Amino acid sequence: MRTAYSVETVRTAERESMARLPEGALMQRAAAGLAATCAELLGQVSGRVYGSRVVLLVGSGDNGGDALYAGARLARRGAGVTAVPLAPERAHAGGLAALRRAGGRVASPAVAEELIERADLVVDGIVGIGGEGGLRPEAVPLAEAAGRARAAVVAVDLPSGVDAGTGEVRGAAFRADVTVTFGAHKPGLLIDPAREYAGSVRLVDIGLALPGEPELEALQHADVARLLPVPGAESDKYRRGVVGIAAGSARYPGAAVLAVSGALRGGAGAVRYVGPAGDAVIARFPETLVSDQGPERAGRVQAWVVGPGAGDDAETVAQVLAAEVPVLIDADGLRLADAEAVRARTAPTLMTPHAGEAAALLGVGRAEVERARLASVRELARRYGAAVLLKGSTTLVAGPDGSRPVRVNSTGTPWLATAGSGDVLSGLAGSLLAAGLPAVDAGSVGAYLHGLAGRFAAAGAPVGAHDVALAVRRAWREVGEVHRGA
Ligand SMILES: NC(=O)C1=CN([C@@H]2O[C@H](COP(=O)(O)OP(=O)(O)OC[C@H]3O[C@@H](n4cnc5c(N)ncnc54)[C@H](O)[C@@H]3O)[C@@H](O)[C@H]2O)[C@@H](O)CC1
Ligand SMILES: Nc1ncnc2c1ncn2[C@@H]1O[C@H](COP(=O)(O)OP(=O)(O)O)[C@@H](O)[C@H]1O
Ligand SMILES: [K+]
Repeated sequence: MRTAYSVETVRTAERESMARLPEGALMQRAAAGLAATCAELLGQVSGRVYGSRVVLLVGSGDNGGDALYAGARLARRGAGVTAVPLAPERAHAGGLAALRRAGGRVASPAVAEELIERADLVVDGIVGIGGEGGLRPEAVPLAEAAGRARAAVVAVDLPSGVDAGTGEVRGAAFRADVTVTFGAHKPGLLIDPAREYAGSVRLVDIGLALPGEPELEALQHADVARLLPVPGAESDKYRRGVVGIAAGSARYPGAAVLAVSGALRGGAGAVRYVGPAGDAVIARFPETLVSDQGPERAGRVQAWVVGPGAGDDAETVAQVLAAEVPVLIDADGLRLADAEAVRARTAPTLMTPHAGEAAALLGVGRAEVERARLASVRELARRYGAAVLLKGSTTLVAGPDGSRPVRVNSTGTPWLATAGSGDVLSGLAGSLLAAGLPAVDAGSVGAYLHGLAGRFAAAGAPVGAHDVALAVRRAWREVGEVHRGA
């Protein structure tokens, strides 16, 4: 499991470590890790460390201190290192002295853009977890210059300008090729839009003992493998779980077909379809049990999926919500579901909105949800007393009370932004619910497999939702393979 901890938790752990360790030890560990990554990148950009040109952009806190000590290490290996302190009188004094002793230079911000233009490597040590608000105006041209330059950009702990705790980016921020972060991932490094600014993220272990629960957790192959429902010798189709799909309408029969296609690959022993698109479903998937009598009279299921392509069929949604089995609500179902009926449910509920649907439920604009995904998913979960999976470039899954940790999925690809791929996900996650997974696990395992399937199906070219459904089996096998090898 990959985890991310809040800034407060990291600060607490830092204080505890500092009390035990000699002064400056943590910063030296951070600087050593940072310098190692810088040296590796310089090797890629200019072939060697010796003789390369490195610019350190240095803020007035410890983030700048890390950059200065790392710069000193690079200078000792023969790099030409120039530090640009943005507020020279407040820059980390020990770090500046170390850099000078190692042969590094210090330059005025007036020449920073010129230096950046000629550099092989730019180190962004302006702000880390102490940053408040966006980048200050004087740093904005430097972020722009670094963006234009041919130099590799390494961010120290976080790209300056992004919000460490939430992933929000207000205004300009540094765009890094690599972010070297210390002690723990910060939530902003795993959530868009900030995640995109961070490039690839490397975690340097500085020996922090992190107290309490993480803010975020991201399943990895081995975690998913442990959660996948696998039939045993005594299994039959009913014991494996039956998933009911109440989806599609005369206008949108395809949503029913796609939700069923996901459900057939999610581990349930049987898929029951209820709705007006039975002919289309049967034509494509003859193994489906089809009924047009409504959810109440459809026969037993262990979980329902309701909403994809449902149009205005509020009655079907109400019948599904009254069932005492886990329910996944997606798409039109989110709009049609009565909030009181959702809150009154005793069996697990999983809601799967995209940002637009989440915004409508919260009564805010879509941009507001995309800007603040973590707060939005928690707020929805609290309001509805349901697990919520917020889809998009970063998919987040919160438990019913919105408490910690929230799951974050990073297997996806922007190629998944294609009509109907959400229907495949709802069928897949609903099938996992029917197979017995708790709502948060069903959502996060479903998103994990769906994201991987999207990557396999796309492989660098456009895909349709149907291709994604076909690739779910490959994703499942690949995840299972790692587990067997482990
Ligand atoms: N947490 C830890 O355990 C460790 C932290 N270290 C480093 O220390 C950093 C935190 O250091 P600090 O607490 O000194 O804080 P920072 O260095 O992140 O930032 C604080 C300084 O930046 C200024 N500032 C705040 N917002 C700004 C903005 N928007 N634009 C420009 N300047 C701004 C403040 O006036 C203050 O001087 C971490 O990010 C990490 O790089 C490491 O040295 C190793 C250990
Ligand atoms: N930029 C993106 N990067 C990664 N995944 C994305 C991106 N945009 C959308 N997705 C994923 O694609 C799927 C789209 O679902 P949804 O918006 O419900 O589409 P539809 O309603 O057409 O089925 C979701 O799983 C979502 O997480
Ligand atoms: K930084």
